[in-house]
Amino acid sequence: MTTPSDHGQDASAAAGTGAPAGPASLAELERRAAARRRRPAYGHDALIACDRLVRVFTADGVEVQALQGLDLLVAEGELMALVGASGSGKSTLMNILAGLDVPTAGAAKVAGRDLLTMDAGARLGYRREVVGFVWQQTARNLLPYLTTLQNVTLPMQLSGGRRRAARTKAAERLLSMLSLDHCRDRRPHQLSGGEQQRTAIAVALANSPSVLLADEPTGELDSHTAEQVFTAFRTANEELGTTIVIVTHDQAVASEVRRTVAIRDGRTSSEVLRRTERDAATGRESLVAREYAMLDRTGRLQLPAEYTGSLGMEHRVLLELESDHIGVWPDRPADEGRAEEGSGDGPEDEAGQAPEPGDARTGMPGTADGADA
Ligand SMILES: Nc1ncnc2c1ncn2[C@@H]1O[C@H](COP(=O)(O)OP(=O)(O)OP(=O)(O)O)[C@@H](O)[C@H]1O
Repeated sequence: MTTPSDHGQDASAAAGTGAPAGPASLAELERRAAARRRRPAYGHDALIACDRLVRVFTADGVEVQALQGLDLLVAEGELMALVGASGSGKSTLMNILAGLDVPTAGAAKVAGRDLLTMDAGARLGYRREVVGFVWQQTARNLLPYLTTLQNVTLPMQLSGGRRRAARTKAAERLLSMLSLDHCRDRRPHQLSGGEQQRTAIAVALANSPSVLLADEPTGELDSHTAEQVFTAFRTANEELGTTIVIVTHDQAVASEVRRTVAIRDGRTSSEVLRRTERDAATGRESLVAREYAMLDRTGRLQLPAEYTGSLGMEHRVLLELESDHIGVWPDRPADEGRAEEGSGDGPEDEAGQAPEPGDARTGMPGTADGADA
C-alpha cells in the first residue's frame, strides 16, 4: 500500500505500469509508440463521439466557457438522457450535435461526420439527413399552417428523392407507428400538447436520421402526457433503431433510460447505468441503478459537491493508491490528521475502521438513482 507521502516519487509505479524508473531504451520507446499507434482512436466505434469539446462564448467582452473539455460517447442504437443544472452546458452541446453551432476546440463526430470541418453545404445535408431534433417549444417543431401529414412530408420533400405517393406512404407509416393516424389532417392548433410533440418526433424521423436529439421535449407537459411522448421515443428507438439523446429535467424520463449522463460546469461529471438483475435464489428480476463518476482522458475526475462539501475538501486532496481503489482524503496537516485518525499506515474513521468501498471518503460513488448534479 502506498501512503500519501509516497506520491510523486515514482510516477510509473504509481500509475501501476510496473516499469522500472530511469530513462527507457530506444527500443522500449519504439515499442510504446507502436503500441500507441495500434490503439484504436477514441470513440472509433461510437455513433456520437465528443472529445474534449470546448465552446467559449464572448458577450460584452466577457468570456463564458459553456463547454470545458466535454467527453461523451454514444453507441449506435442507444436511448440515453442528459441531465444537469441550468447553465451546465446541455443546450450548447445539443446545438453543436444538431449542427447549428460550431465548437471552439476539441473534436465532435456524429455518424462519421466531422462537426468542426463541415462546410455550409455539408452542414445543411447533415441537418436534413443525419440528425433530427425535437425542441421543447412546439412552435419551433411544427409549421402552424400545415397539417400533421404535410408537416411530416415537408422534410422529405426538401431533401428530394422520393415521389409524392412514396412520401405520403412513408409519413403515414410514421404516424401509425406513433399512434397519430387520427391527427393526419389536423393543424397543430387542433392537436393536444402531447400530440404536437409526437408529431414533432414524426417530423424529426421523416428522413430516417441516424440520431434523434431532443431538448426538454416533455418540459411543457403534464406527467401522463410526458409518459406518452417518452413512449413515442422508445418506439422510434426500438422499431427503427434510431439513436436517441434526450436532454431532460424530468426525473421520470431520466430514470426510464438505461444510461443517464450528468453534465456539470461544461463537462460530463457522472453517469447512472441501469440494468436488470435476476436474483439467483428467487429468480425475481429488479432494475439496479449504479452511479459512476466520470474519469476523463487526462485523468480528471469531478467529485460530487455533496461529498467534497461534507468533508470540507477544497483546492487539493490527498490520494492513496490501494490494490483495488484509490482513496481521496481531505488535505489536513499531517499531525492533525494522524492525531485524529490514530496510528496505522492509512486513514481510519473514528472507530479505527478502514473505510469501505461506497464510503464517501473513498471517492467511490455508491448506488444511487438520479444524477442531476
Ligand atoms: N450565445 C451565448 N452567448 C453567451 N453565453 C452563452 C450563450 N449560450 C449559452 N451561454 C452560456 O453558456 C452556459 C451554458 O449555457 P447552456 O444554455 O448550454 O446551459 P443549459 O445547461 O442548457 O441550461 P438550461 O437548462 O437553463 O437550458 C451558460 O453560462 C450560458 O449563460
